[in-house]
Amino acid sequence: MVVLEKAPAKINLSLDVLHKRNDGFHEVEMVMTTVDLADRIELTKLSNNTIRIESESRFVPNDERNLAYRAAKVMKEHFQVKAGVKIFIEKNIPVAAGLAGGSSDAAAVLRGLNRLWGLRASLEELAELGSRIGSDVPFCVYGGTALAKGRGEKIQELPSPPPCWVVLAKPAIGVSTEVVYQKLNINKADHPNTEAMITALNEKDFKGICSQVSNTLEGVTTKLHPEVEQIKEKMRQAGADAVLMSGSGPTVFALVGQEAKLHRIYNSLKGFCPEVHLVRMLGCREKTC
Ligand SMILES: C[C@@](CO)(OP(=O)(O)O)[C@H](O)COP(=O)(O)OP(=O)(O)OC[C@H]1O[C@@H](n2ccc(N)nc2=O)[C@H](O)[C@@H]1O
Ligand SMILES: Nc1ncnc2c1ncn2[C@@H]1O[C@H](COP(=O)(O)OP(=O)(O)O)[C@@H](O)[C@H]1O
Repeated sequence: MVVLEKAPAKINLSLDVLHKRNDGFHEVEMVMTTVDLADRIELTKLSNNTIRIESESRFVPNDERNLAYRAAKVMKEHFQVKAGVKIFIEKNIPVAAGLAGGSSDAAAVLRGLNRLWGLRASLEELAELGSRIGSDVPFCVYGGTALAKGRGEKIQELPSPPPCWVVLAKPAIGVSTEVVYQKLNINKADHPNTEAMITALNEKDFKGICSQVSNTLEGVTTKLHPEVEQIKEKMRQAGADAVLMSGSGPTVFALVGQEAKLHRIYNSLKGFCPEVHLVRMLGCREKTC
């Protein structure tokens, strides 16, 4: 038996870091949404008691360091499953990019194994298991558009943004999320108005959303990698309605309301960035739109 799951990338429309906690993590408030750039996960039942990872991508580990492996291990242990699984990952989301590719793969494995092994766990249970793997996994279990609080694991569903285009551009550098959080000086950083972003989403106000995009981590990554600001400037000059770094970066996204502007923005970046993707927001959770 084979189960297929899509694992979409996320962008952070806003990302606020409130304070550092005693457990070393940071308290955050993030408005997140999924886009239609996705990895594809194929799960095949194995009769022996093993978890096997396969991928054609050279950037993805094929052992217990893979977040998809860790998701399968958590499921096996929690539900005391004796069977094994082969996990094939078709990698389309850039790695270490601020797009939660690994977290989304892990979330897809949680959803997929729930089906493959007939476990009937709720999304809430899967999100709780996901929080043991990484802070972004619970959001990825649900997908759609949400406010994420705590260290990222407390999820409240939000209305989907009005349809628009998203241009994703990733420079040829990788960023460590841990290092970016470590280097952040919360008192000197920019902070978004999360309430105003939520109001704009509730009112389906595209201009309002564009005026509220903001990311507390952006200044840290930009200082380490000035390419981030150069990409933002190119996007602005080409007519993007809003530009922001996603997560800890280094991927920058542009929100674009009119299709006519899209190709100009895409072309202005193609020679500069090795990875540029033209995508749409997915907006709402699967099966609720
Ligand atoms: C910044 C964000 C924004 O969505 O995403 P990415 O840029 O990774 O996509 C997330 O907060 C990242 O989530 P995730 O990548 O799952 O982080 P984790 O594996 O849980 O943690 C990696 C490291 O980041 C730091 N960390 C993470 C989350 C958080 N709320 N506070 C932290 O301080 C910790 O040092 C931790 O050891
Ligand atoms: N399935 C996976 N896909 C991508 N990266 C993975 C995966 N499993 C583990 N990793 C590791 O996790 C790190 C962060 O990857 P990723 O989730 O793509 O970044 P980000 O959270 O910044 O979007 C990488 O260094 C990579 O080696």
